[in-house]
Amino acid sequence: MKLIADNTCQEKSLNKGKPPINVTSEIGRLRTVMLKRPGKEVENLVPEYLHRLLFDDIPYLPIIQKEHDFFAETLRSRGIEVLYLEQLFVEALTSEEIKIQFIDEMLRECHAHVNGASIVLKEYLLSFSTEQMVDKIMSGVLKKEIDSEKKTHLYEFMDDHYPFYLDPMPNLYFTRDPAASIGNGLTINKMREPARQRESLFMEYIIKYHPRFAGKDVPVWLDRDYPFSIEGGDELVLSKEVIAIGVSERTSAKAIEKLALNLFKKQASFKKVMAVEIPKCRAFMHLDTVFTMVDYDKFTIHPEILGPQGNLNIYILEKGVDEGTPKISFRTDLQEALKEVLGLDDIILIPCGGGDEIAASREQWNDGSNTLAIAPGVVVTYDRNYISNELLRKNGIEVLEIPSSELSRGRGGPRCMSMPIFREDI
Ligand SMILES: NC(=[NH2+])NCCC[C@H](N)C(=O)O
Repeated sequence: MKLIADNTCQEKSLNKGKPPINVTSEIGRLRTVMLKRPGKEVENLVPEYLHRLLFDDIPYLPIIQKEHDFFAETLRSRGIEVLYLEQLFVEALTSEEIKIQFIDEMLRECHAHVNGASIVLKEYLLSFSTEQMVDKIMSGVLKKEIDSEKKTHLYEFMDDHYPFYLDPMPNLYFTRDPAASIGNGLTINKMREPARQRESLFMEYIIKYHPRFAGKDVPVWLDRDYPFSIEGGDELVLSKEVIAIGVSERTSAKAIEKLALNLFKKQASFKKVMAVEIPKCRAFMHLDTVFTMVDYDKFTIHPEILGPQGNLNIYILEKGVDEGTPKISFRTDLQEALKEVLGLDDIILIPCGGGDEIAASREQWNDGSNTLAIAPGVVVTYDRNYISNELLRKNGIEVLEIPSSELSRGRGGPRCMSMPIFREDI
């Protein structure tokens, strides 16, 4: 595994005394972010399984890595500390016991025991260094990797029938989704799609065992055992009091309500959760594929999420009379609802593709609305979405473009590829 980070992910002395996680907005100056460099998992994508693994095409590994390194360098050049999921995770496996516990748990989630392969696989994984073992689990284990004398079950001999013991995890570079920082805590998510469900296990271990987070009382507002799905692409922290969450193909109303109740109960600063219903389709899989915050009062939006009258279903959840029931009120005008919850006189919605039917649809497909704000009014976007980028600039936004021909094939943009760990408060 090639890691770009120059040192370990121990906290810099700069952060000493501060909580390890702090995200009270979408736009506060970004100080620390977590990425995952695309690795061999991307090369284990084959046409037969693309759909199930949530890809539309196969990225070319050397180029996707180059583009991703450019992304990381862009962030570093603005003084942002870049952590890598894969490195944090290796560092979290601080003892042999934790490593074995992780392998057992991972194999259980892969259903390896169903076919009697868990013993062989455990032995195989333990034969590697921790770093290589993590790399293997992320990139997938092929049946042909295991000695044929060790194979005892019919399916194990059927390499052609299905090539993997453990599926690759090509979506790992979308670090935004398996977990989401909210205030000084986070949600560790129950993900909707089977292809991604194992991803949040890495974050669980990082929070529990990495010296940067372990023993620091980091609140987990909702964990991956909760039975209903939620994904970070739907979780937007608008201010220290308001969160917007997409009710989407991936995020359920039940998980949103549970998260809201937990936040209200645990005295977090959050007072309102705005549930925004978006069409349930692949192109709009998360709220952040159609709506992101770029400045105090400016947002990108894909016009197609609005109904004929520019309307949308928005439910505002607040603390109710008892702990188990929120107070819910209904709105239909996004602009008005945003003004109300953010206490602003005006809100500017910047349409993807300038609102042109073809450009909007094309650029949204390549994540034209999916911006990563690194400070108020400063965003990172894909270069290919030139119409949307131009419009952002016309609206006074500083746009840092990154190359995107391979990164975009996974259907996620700069926001999806980054998990903010620490932002300055605004
Ligand atoms: N936050 C996001 N919009 N993430 C995009 C994730 C894309 C990924 N291929 C998936 O389908 O899950």
